[in-house]
Amino acid sequence: MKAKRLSTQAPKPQPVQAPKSPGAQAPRFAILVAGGSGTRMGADRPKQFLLLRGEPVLLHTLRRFAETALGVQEIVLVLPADQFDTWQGLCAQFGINIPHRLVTGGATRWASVKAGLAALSEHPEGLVAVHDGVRPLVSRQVVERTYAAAATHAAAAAAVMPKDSVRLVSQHGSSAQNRNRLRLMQTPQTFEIDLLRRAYAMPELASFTDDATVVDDLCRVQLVDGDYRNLKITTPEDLVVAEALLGGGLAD
Ligand SMILES: Nc1ccn([C@@H]2O[C@H](COP(=O)(O)OP(=O)(O)OP(=O)(O)O)[C@@H](O)[C@H]2O)c(=O)n1
Ligand SMILES: C[C@](O)(CO)[C@H](O)COP(=O)(O)O
Repeated sequence: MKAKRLSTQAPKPQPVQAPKSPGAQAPRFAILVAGGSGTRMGADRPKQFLLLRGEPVLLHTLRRFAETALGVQEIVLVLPADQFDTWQGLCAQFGINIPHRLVTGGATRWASVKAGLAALSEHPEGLVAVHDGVRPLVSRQVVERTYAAAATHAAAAAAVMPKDSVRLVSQHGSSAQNRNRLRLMQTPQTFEIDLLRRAYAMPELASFTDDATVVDDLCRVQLVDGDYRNLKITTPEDLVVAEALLGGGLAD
């Protein structure tokens, strides 16, 4: 049997891998996307400006996010190009003094997020939460969960389980699905900023419906518990539900 040669040389020093930052100190940023036109709402103005308990939906979202996202350094607010005056008028009318940077959105949510991200180009690192401007009932717990999970996993998104039975329809009919294996995606969806930049540097695909789908090819997205109250104002009945949740003190 061939004897194993023992090396008399000292082992070559290996480069020390810096432990992955737990992210507790990572700077936090937020992009609130409100660049849509609200076609499904069918109102006389984009739904982010409709009143909810007497105040614009977007003001609720901005205030909640500023209050709940502990230590957020900068909030970027993405608006349609023709709605800057509207928003500035609302800021004056409602005395909005939460610091935020305004950015012009694009034709799709993807383009609006990309524009928001470009406004944070001076920040090489940190965590960025992307949140729909029309999810005004997001809670501190959900926001914190996504930042905390992104600090550990680089990519995190809020999600809830479907409450209804789910079927997949096809030309042959429909088949029942195991809803335990399905999740309904919410926002915030929170990422290491460099990862999100790399994801949004790639071309837009028709299959992109949220930020998780944009990041999927680069990194596994960690799902965290969202909240059924974190609804997206999409159609008229959503406003009624949001009013009720706020009025009933159920939206804290
Ligand atoms: N070009 C777009 C489209 C959407 N959004 C934002 O993405 C979020 C989720 O989109 P959605 O609910 O679909 O909003 P709208 O596009 O406004 O609604 P609709 O699809 O009914 O027209 C909203 O806060 C919306 O303002 C955006 O910033 N830019
Ligand atoms: C990002 C989102 O809110 C997650 O549920 C959702 O995908 C937005 O989709 P929409 O088609 O713009 O309503």
